[in-house]
Amino acid sequence: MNTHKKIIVPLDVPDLQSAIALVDRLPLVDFWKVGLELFTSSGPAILEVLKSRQKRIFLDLKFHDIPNTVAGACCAAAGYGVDLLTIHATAGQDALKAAWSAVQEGALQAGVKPPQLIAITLLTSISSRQLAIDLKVPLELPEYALAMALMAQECGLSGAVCSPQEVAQLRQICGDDFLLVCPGIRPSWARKADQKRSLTPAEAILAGADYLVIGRPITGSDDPQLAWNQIVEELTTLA
Ligand SMILES: O=C(O)c1cc(=O)[nH]c(=O)n1[C@@H]1O[C@H](COP(=O)(O)O)[C@@H](O)[C@H]1O
Repeated sequence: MNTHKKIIVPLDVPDLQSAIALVDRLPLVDFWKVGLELFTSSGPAILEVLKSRQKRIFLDLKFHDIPNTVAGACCAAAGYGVDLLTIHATAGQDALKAAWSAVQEGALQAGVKPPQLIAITLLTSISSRQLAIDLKVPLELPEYALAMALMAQECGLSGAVCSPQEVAQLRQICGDDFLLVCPGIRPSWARKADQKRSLTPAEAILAGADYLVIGRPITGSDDPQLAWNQIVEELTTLA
Protein backbone atom coordinates (compact mmCIF):
# COMPACT_ATOMS: atom_id res chain seq x y z
CA MET A 1 0.00 0.00 0.00
CA ASN A 2 1.24 3.51 -0.78
CA THR A 3 2.46 5.10 2.43
CA HIS A 4 0.04 8.02 2.21
CA LYS A 5 -2.87 5.57 2.21
CA LYS A 6 -1.92 4.56 5.75
CA ILE A 7 -2.71 8.02 7.09
CA ILE A 8 -6.23 8.78 8.29
CA VAL A 9 -6.99 12.46 8.88
CA PRO A 10 -9.79 13.33 11.32
CA LEU A 11 -12.39 15.91 10.37
CA ASP A 12 -12.46 17.31 13.91
CA VAL A 13 -14.30 20.49 12.91
CA PRO A 14 -17.56 22.04 14.12
CA ASP A 15 -19.70 21.93 10.97
CA LEU A 16 -20.18 20.52 7.48
CA GLN A 17 -18.88 23.62 5.73
CA SER A 18 -15.57 23.52 7.62
CA ALA A 19 -15.29 19.79 6.91
CA ILE A 20 -15.73 20.27 3.18
CA ALA A 21 -13.22 23.14 3.24
CA LEU A 22 -10.65 20.84 4.89
CA VAL A 23 -11.28 18.03 2.41
CA ASP A 24 -10.81 20.56 -0.42
CA ARG A 25 -7.56 21.80 1.13
CA LEU A 26 -6.04 18.33 1.33
CA PRO A 27 -6.90 16.62 -1.97
CA LEU A 28 -4.23 13.92 -1.51
CA VAL A 29 -5.82 12.55 1.66
CA ASP A 30 -7.54 9.27 0.80
CA PHE A 31 -8.89 8.23 4.22
CA TRP A 32 -10.92 10.61 6.42
CA LYS A 33 -12.26 10.12 9.92
CA VAL A 34 -15.67 11.47 10.91
CA GLY A 35 -15.91 11.66 14.67
CA LEU A 36 -18.15 12.79 17.47
CA GLU A 37 -17.88 16.54 16.97
CA LEU A 38 -18.83 16.63 13.28
CA PHE A 39 -21.38 13.81 13.41
CA THR A 40 -23.12 15.37 16.44
CA SER A 41 -23.29 18.81 14.85
CA SER A 42 -24.05 17.87 11.25
CA GLY A 43 -25.19 14.25 11.03
CA PRO A 44 -24.33 11.92 8.17
CA ALA A 45 -24.28 14.51 5.33
CA ILE A 46 -20.48 14.51 5.24
CA LEU A 47 -20.45 10.78 4.51
CA GLU A 48 -22.13 11.32 1.13
CA VAL A 49 -19.71 14.13 0.32
CA LEU A 50 -16.73 11.87 1.04
CA LYS A 51 -18.20 8.98 -0.92
CA SER A 52 -18.88 11.17 -3.94
CA ARG A 53 -15.13 11.92 -3.92
CA GLN A 54 -14.20 8.22 -3.62
CA LYS A 55 -12.67 8.69 -0.15
CA ARG A 56 -12.46 5.94 2.45
CA ILE A 57 -14.32 6.67 5.70
CA PHE A 58 -13.60 5.87 9.33
CA LEU A 59 -16.81 6.55 11.26
CA ASP A 60 -15.47 6.99 14.77
CA LEU A 61 -18.53 7.17 17.01
CA LYS A 62 -16.91 5.18 19.86
CA PHE A 63 -20.07 3.39 20.92
CA HIS A 64 -20.24 2.50 24.61
CA ASP A 65 -23.57 1.23 25.93
CA ILE A 66 -25.54 -1.91 26.77
CA PRO A 67 -25.60 -4.69 24.15
CA ASN A 68 -29.09 -3.93 22.82
CA THR A 69 -28.32 -0.23 22.35
CA VAL A 70 -24.90 -0.66 20.73
CA ALA A 71 -26.38 -3.29 18.43
CA GLY A 72 -29.03 -0.82 17.23
CA ALA A 73 -26.45 1.91 16.72
CA CYS A 74 -24.05 -0.43 14.90
CA CYS A 75 -26.82 -1.70 12.64
CA ALA A 76 -27.66 1.89 11.64
CA ALA A 77 -24.01 2.93 11.25
CA ALA A 78 -23.15 -0.10 9.11
CA GLY A 79 -25.90 0.97 6.70
CA TYR A 80 -23.90 4.08 5.79
CA GLY A 81 -21.39 1.92 3.92
CA VAL A 82 -18.32 3.18 5.77
CA ASP A 83 -14.97 1.37 6.02
CA LEU A 84 -14.21 1.45 9.75
CA LEU A 85 -16.40 1.79 12.84
CA THR A 86 -15.44 2.02 16.56
CA ILE A 87 -16.78 0.71 19.85
CA HIS A 88 -15.15 0.87 23.28
CA ALA A 89 -13.82 -2.53 24.38
CA THR A 90 -15.01 -1.67 27.90
CA ALA A 91 -18.62 -2.02 26.72
CA GLY A 92 -17.85 -5.70 27.45
CA GLN A 93 -17.97 -9.03 25.67
CA ASP A 94 -21.75 -9.23 25.24
CA ALA A 95 -21.88 -5.76 23.71
CA LEU A 96 -18.91 -6.46 21.42
CA LYS A 97 -20.50 -9.66 20.12
CA ALA A 98 -23.89 -7.99 19.67
CA ALA A 99 -22.22 -5.07 17.89
CA TRP A 100 -20.36 -7.37 15.51
CA SER A 101 -23.55 -9.26 14.57
CA ALA A 102 -25.47 -6.01 14.15
CA VAL A 103 -22.80 -4.63 11.82
CA GLN A 104 -23.17 -7.66 9.54
CA GLU A 105 -26.97 -7.40 9.68
CA GLY A 106 -27.08 -3.64 9.07
CA ALA A 107 -24.75 -3.89 6.09
CA LEU A 108 -26.74 -6.78 4.63
CA GLN A 109 -30.02 -4.89 4.99
CA ALA A 110 -28.53 -1.84 3.29
CA GLY A 111 -26.81 -3.89 0.59
CA VAL A 112 -23.34 -2.53 1.43
CA LYS A 113 -20.04 -4.08 2.49
CA PRO A 114 -19.83 -4.34 6.31
CA PRO A 115 -17.38 -1.93 7.94
CA GLN A 116 -14.50 -3.35 9.92
CA LEU A 117 -15.53 -3.00 13.56
CA ILE A 118 -12.57 -2.10 15.78
CA ALA A 119 -12.36 -1.68 19.55
CA ILE A 120 -10.85 1.19 21.49
CA THR A 121 -8.43 -0.42 23.96
CA LEU A 122 -7.51 2.61 26.07
CA LEU A 123 -7.75 6.22 24.92
CA THR A 124 -4.38 7.69 24.01
CA SER A 125 -5.10 10.66 26.27
CA ILE A 126 -4.87 8.44 29.37
CA SER A 127 -1.50 8.01 31.08
CA SER A 128 -0.36 5.04 33.21
CA ARG A 129 -0.86 7.19 36.28
CA GLN A 130 -4.43 8.14 35.30
CA LEU A 131 -5.25 4.50 34.54
CA ALA A 132 -4.15 3.51 38.03
CA ILE A 133 -5.28 6.51 40.06
CA ASP A 134 -8.36 7.87 38.26
CA LEU A 135 -9.72 4.72 36.66
CA LYS A 136 -8.58 2.38 39.47
CA VAL A 137 -7.31 -0.27 37.06
CA PRO A 138 -4.82 -2.46 38.93
CA LEU A 139 -3.02 -3.74 35.77
CA GLU A 140 0.02 -2.18 34.11
CA LEU A 141 -1.09 -0.13 31.11
CA PRO A 142 0.39 -2.36 28.36
CA GLU A 143 -1.13 -5.42 30.00
CA TYR A 144 -4.53 -3.71 30.16
CA ALA A 145 -4.43 -2.56 26.51
CA LEU A 146 -3.49 -6.08 25.43
CA ALA A 147 -6.32 -7.62 27.47
CA MET A 148 -8.83 -5.27 25.80
CA ALA A 149 -7.47 -6.10 22.33
CA LEU A 150 -7.58 -9.86 22.98
CA MET A 151 -11.13 -9.63 24.25
CA ALA A 152 -12.14 -7.76 21.10
CA GLN A 153 -10.41 -10.37 18.96
CA GLU A 154 -12.17 -13.21 20.79
CA CYS A 155 -15.50 -11.48 20.16
CA GLY A 156 -14.85 -11.51 16.42
CA LEU A 157 -13.88 -7.86 15.89
CA SER A 158 -11.53 -6.97 13.04
CA GLY A 159 -9.04 -4.98 15.05
CA ALA A 160 -8.31 -2.39 17.69
CA VAL A 161 -7.40 1.23 18.21
CA CYS A 162 -4.31 1.52 20.39
CA SER A 163 -1.55 3.95 21.14
CA PRO A 164 1.63 3.52 19.10
CA GLN A 165 3.43 2.72 22.34
CA GLU A 166 1.51 -0.55 22.65
CA VAL A 167 1.26 -1.49 19.00
CA ALA A 168 4.37 -3.70 18.77
CA GLN A 169 3.14 -5.92 21.58
CA LEU A 170 -0.39 -6.11 20.18
CA ARG A 171 0.93 -6.92 16.71
CA GLN A 172 3.09 -9.71 18.06
CA ILE A 173 0.33 -11.30 20.12
CA CYS A 174 -2.81 -10.60 18.05
CA GLY A 175 -1.14 -11.51 14.74
CA ASP A 176 -0.81 -9.91 11.33
CA ASP A 177 -4.49 -10.14 10.37
CA PHE A 178 -5.68 -8.03 13.30
CA LEU A 179 -6.10 -4.44 12.16
CA LEU A 180 -4.23 -1.97 14.38
CA VAL A 181 -5.09 1.71 14.08
CA CYS A 182 -2.97 4.20 16.02
CA PRO A 183 -3.93 7.75 17.00
CA GLY A 184 -1.67 9.74 19.30
CA ILE A 185 0.82 10.21 16.48
CA ARG A 186 3.16 13.18 16.77
CA PRO A 187 5.95 14.09 14.35
CA SER A 188 9.01 15.36 16.25
CA TRP A 189 8.07 18.95 15.32
CA ALA A 190 4.46 18.79 16.59
CA ARG A 191 2.92 19.65 19.97
CA LYS A 192 1.60 16.72 22.00
CA ALA A 193 -1.38 18.67 23.43
CA ASP A 194 -3.72 16.17 25.17
CA GLN A 195 -2.03 13.05 23.76
CA LYS A 196 -0.14 11.15 26.49
CA ARG A 197 1.20 8.03 24.74
CA SER A 198 2.56 9.17 21.41
CA LEU A 199 5.27 8.19 18.91
CA THR A 200 6.31 9.66 15.57
CA PRO A 201 4.66 8.43 12.34
CA ALA A 202 7.76 6.44 11.33
CA GLU A 203 8.12 4.85 14.76
CA ALA A 204 4.45 3.81 14.75
CA ILE A 205 4.66 2.19 11.32
CA LEU A 206 7.90 0.40 12.22
CA ALA A 207 6.22 -0.88 15.39
CA GLY A 208 3.46 -2.50 13.33
CA ALA A 209 0.57 -0.03 12.92
CA ASP A 210 -1.66 -0.57 9.87
CA TYR A 211 -3.06 2.96 9.96
CA LEU A 212 -2.09 6.21 11.66
CA VAL A 213 -4.70 8.77 12.71
CA ILE A 214 -3.01 12.17 12.49
CA GLY A 215 -5.06 15.27 13.20
CA ARG A 216 -3.79 18.54 14.63
CA PRO A 217 -0.18 18.21 13.41
CA ILE A 218 -1.75 18.48 9.93
CA THR A 219 -5.12 20.19 10.33
CA GLY A 220 -3.94 22.67 12.97
CA SER A 221 -0.90 23.68 10.96
CA ASP A 222 -0.66 27.04 9.16
CA ASP A 223 -0.01 25.06 6.00
CA PRO A 224 -1.80 21.68 6.23
CA GLN A 225 -0.61 20.57 2.78
CA LEU A 226 3.02 21.18 3.75
CA ALA A 227 2.61 19.31 7.06
CA TRP A 228 0.98 16.40 5.19
CA ASN A 229 3.84 16.36 2.65
CA GLN A 230 6.46 16.33 5.43
CA ILE A 231 4.80 13.36 7.12
CA VAL A 232 4.38 11.42 3.86
CA GLU A 233 8.02 12.11 3.00
CA GLU A 234 9.14 10.82 6.41
CA LEU A 235 7.15 7.63 5.82
CA THR A 236 8.33 7.18 2.25
CA THR A 237 11.91 6.93 3.43
CA LEU A 238 10.87 3.76 5.31
CA ALA A 239 9.42 2.01 2.26
O1 LIG B 1 -10.67 6.48 18.00
C1 LIG B 1 -9.84 7.35 17.76
O2 LIG B 1 -9.63 7.70 16.60
C2 LIG B 1 -9.03 7.87 18.88
C3 LIG B 1 -8.76 7.01 19.91
C4 LIG B 1 -7.81 7.35 20.88
O3 LIG B 1 -7.50 6.57 21.79
N1 LIG B 1 -7.21 8.56 20.80
C5 LIG B 1 -7.51 9.47 19.81
O4 LIG B 1 -6.89 10.54 19.78
N2 LIG B 1 -8.47 9.15 18.87
C6 LIG B 1 -8.84 10.14 17.83
O5 LIG B 1 -7.72 10.42 17.01
C7 LIG B 1 -7.68 11.80 16.67
C8 LIG B 1 -6.35 12.35 17.14
O6 LIG B 1 -6.25 13.68 16.76
P1 LIG B 1 -4.93 14.53 17.02
O7 LIG B 1 -4.59 14.40 18.47
O8 LIG B 1 -5.35 15.91 16.63
O9 LIG B 1 -3.86 13.94 16.13
C9 LIG B 1 -8.91 12.45 17.30
O10 LIG B 1 -9.91 12.54 16.31
C10 LIG B 1 -9.34 11.47 18.38
O11 LIG B 1 -10.75 11.44 18.53
